[in-house]
Amino acid sequence: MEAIRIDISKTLNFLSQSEIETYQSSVSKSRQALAQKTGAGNDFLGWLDLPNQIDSAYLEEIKQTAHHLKSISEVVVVVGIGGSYLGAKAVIDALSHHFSHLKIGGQTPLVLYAGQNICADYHADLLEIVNEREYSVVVISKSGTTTEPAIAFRLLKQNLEERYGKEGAKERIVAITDPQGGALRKMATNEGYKTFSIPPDVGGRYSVLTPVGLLPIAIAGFDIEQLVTGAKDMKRLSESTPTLQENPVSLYAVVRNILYKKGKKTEILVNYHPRLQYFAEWWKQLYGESEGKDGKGIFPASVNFTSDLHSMGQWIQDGERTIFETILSVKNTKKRIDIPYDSTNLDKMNYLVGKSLQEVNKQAELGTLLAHVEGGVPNVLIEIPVINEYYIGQLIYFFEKACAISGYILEVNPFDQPGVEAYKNNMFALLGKEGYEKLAEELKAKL
Ligand SMILES: O=P(O)(O)OC[C@H]1O[C@](O)(CO)[C@@H](O)[C@@H]1O
Repeated sequence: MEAIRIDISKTLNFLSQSEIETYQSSVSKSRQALAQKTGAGNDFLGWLDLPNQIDSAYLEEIKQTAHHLKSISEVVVVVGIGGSYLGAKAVIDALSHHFSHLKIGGQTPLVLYAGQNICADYHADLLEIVNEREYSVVVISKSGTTTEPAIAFRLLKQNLEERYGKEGAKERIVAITDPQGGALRKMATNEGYKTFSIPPDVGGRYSVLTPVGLLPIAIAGFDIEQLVTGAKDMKRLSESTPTLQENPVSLYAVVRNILYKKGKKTEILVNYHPRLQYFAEWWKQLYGESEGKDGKGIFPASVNFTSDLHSMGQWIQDGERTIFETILSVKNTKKRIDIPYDSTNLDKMNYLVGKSLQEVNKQAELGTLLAHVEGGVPNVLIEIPVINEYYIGQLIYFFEKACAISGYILEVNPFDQPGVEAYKNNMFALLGKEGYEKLAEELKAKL
């Protein structure tokens, strides 16, 4: 099997190979701190060994549960926010038929999401849709007290119980949560739900290779064994290649840090395939929550090309020169479609006759790359041969490990997220939660 490929040649107008070399010792130290668990956040390194720890019996248990939910559901609602749903959605979207929700006899059950926002219309529409179908719920929350998913689960639990009775609802709810503590664990034990555990040493944004990601992905009908195999192979590659230049994981971590130091404060993850849109959303949480702290950190952004070339293209080509791009490039698509001949040729597209759409998309990618580099935007290329479970598994581990190394180079703790609490505290105070009275007064005065 091929490995994903990184090409940094289109950053070399902006940095030099010798600059990269100066990071050798910093990378070695970071890698050592991860392997020996001596760095910041070392109690959250469980994700490092996950690909090797997941055995076939565990995967089988996940598949059995997926099979059960599939057999009784047309829709499965995954309730969670942040790391509790982005990994699953990233992988499911990347692998699914683009119009699976409309495909006759297509993929069932359909996986929908709740609790990733607090929008009344979204949740009312969701309840309307699930009430027209047989459905189940997978509720994912490490803490069990995150406001958004807790509210959504409350709504769905009550709805399931009204519809199927308490016993029937129990058969349709799976909880993925902390092995011992937390509100959701307590509720699951009280109610007798089937549960899976999130290892305590794996944070939300690093949890896609736990049941948090694996169960929804299996429910959607994808091969979780291949996903884990891809991650395992990337783990091996990242550990067995000590040379910075030959280790794609270390190289990516270093190049983005050098660019950041040179004033490239925003990294834009670029894709040319709509199914990768949510992969970028997963990547944004991973890098944003891991590095954006202590007044530091690259701002992770994303664009979907060629669509966004007609909206964001102008800014990227000509705007403030504080950005670099990382292209998530795909060598081959699964399906081929060719440009047809048209006798009128009014649109002047006959010069493309016989070319495949992927060929046209590829040339758009290359043309854009050259134009953007020319315009002062360094480009890193990360290429996978094709979008499938195996390569998505490689990409997941690639980005996770690179994020950890990159965070250590930046001298932040890549495994905590203290800043997320600020909005929660204000929200609790404004909503009148007990214990937040003083803060509520202060906030109201400000408002
Ligand atoms: O699983 P929980 O506890 O509901 O948390 C959800 C998300 O909130 C965070 O704790 C903060 O955004 C993430 O790390 C996590 O993915």
